[in-house]
Amino acid sequence: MATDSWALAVDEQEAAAESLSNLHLKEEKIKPDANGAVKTNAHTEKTDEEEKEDRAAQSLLNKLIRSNLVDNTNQVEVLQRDPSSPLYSVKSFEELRLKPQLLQGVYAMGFNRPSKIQENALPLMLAEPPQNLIAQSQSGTGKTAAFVLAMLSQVEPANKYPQCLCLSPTYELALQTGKVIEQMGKFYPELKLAYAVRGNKLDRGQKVSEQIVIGTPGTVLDWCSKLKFIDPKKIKVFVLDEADVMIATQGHQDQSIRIQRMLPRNCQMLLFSATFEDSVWKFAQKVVPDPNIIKLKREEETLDTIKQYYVVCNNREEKFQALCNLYGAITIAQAMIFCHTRKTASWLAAELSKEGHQVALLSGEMMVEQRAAVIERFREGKEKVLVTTNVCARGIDVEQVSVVINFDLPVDKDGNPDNETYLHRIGRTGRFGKRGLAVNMVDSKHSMNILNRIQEHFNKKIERLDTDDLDEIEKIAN
Ligand SMILES: Nc1ncnc2c1ncn2[C@@H]1O[C@H](COP(=O)(O)OP(=O)(O)OP(=O)(O)O)[C@@H](O)[C@H]1O
Repeated sequence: MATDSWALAVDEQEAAAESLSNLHLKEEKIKPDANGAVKTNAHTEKTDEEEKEDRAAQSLLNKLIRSNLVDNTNQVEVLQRDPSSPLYSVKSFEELRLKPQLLQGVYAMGFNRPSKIQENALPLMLAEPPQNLIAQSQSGTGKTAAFVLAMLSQVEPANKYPQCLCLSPTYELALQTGKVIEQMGKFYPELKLAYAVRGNKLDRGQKVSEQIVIGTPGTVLDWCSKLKFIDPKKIKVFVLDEADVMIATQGHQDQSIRIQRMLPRNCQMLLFSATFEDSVWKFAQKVVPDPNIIKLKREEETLDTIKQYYVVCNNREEKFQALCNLYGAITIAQAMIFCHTRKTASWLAAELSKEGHQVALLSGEMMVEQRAAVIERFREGKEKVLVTTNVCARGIDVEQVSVVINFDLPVDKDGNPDNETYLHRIGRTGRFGKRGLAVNMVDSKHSMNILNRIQEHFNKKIERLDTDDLDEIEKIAN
């Protein structure tokens, strides 16, 4: 991107970041407590709605940038409701004895064999009688495809009323799932899909004739109760997708439970989530009686193959200079640089751009589609540096990154070190046995304290690096 357009982007972004930085200034006046912790709730405390939007946007972003399964070698844990029945997993779609049109749909999508989570979830979901299921596995592991197959297997296209009901946290996520249903069900010409989302109006007294309804909890609840567009007693499969995103809003949780209460006892209940914190688990148990449970363990991220350093600077200009020195001394294929605020991120991106670097900026106020396009370009190598804030970059996999720079160290909402995020950021380098490099910029006593606590947490020494010493930098690259 040319410098001019950067300047423009920076202007826009500074304006957007203003409120954030004002709060940030306030926060700087707060003194660390005895443990060195600083309370920074002021700028990070979010309303339910904002939190939901973040999580929903993240989830959508992941869907948009993904064209195939996330690579993983994780273990699957299965807890069966009836432990005496044999544990059954499938290695091929044929073994599931799917209806031919459905098998055709699966192959037309380019799926050759079930993913890890599908191997275990599909036999349970397609069993006779159908089983209830709570399934957790990280995003991109094939959950959506799994429950879409379950819905399509149960539906009777000849019956012109809703038989499968799927709840999504947002309109955009509902559309994404709808697309999968349409693709997978494309060899069922008589199969129709309705979207129960705000703005989709039906006439009073009308009945939905589509066999599958996908929507957001509020509208689905209205359609089932107040407006009576759907007869909930005829639903055979109920899916609650993205439960972790869903519960970020109190309203959605209650609405989902109220919908579930209207369904027949023998309706199959399925719940999916990428994470499984306590709140999700409690909610899952309320919505899915007698569940089978499947969990895909997260891949253990490790810091063993990553060389970690820190550089001491006095301010952001010095941090920038240190970064330039690094670039001057070693060849960096692709780097991700993390900043605490949007304002710093856009400033840094502009500075790097002036130095002639091809820079991409991922920023919070971008539309999800724009963010997906930025990530795609970076993946294709069109830009070599990606500057981002944490909110934007969580959960994004870019495999070819060789260097990660923490322009600002990750802290949680209370100002304590965010070890999980640290591991996650750094874990982007050094994948698949490659050696990665991570450089942390430290510019105050407080950030040194954060760094020390990160070292203690991982019981791993982070070496100091003098970026004015070219020989030293060259050594770390070897
Ligand atoms: N068996 C399979 N073989 C090949 N590709 C698959 C298979 N199952 C799913 N996919 C593809 O992998 C990608 C991720 O699948 P899917 O969207 O179902 O994952 P997910 O776990 O639901 O993710 P999220 O949590 O983001 O919703 C999609 O592009 C999907 O088309």
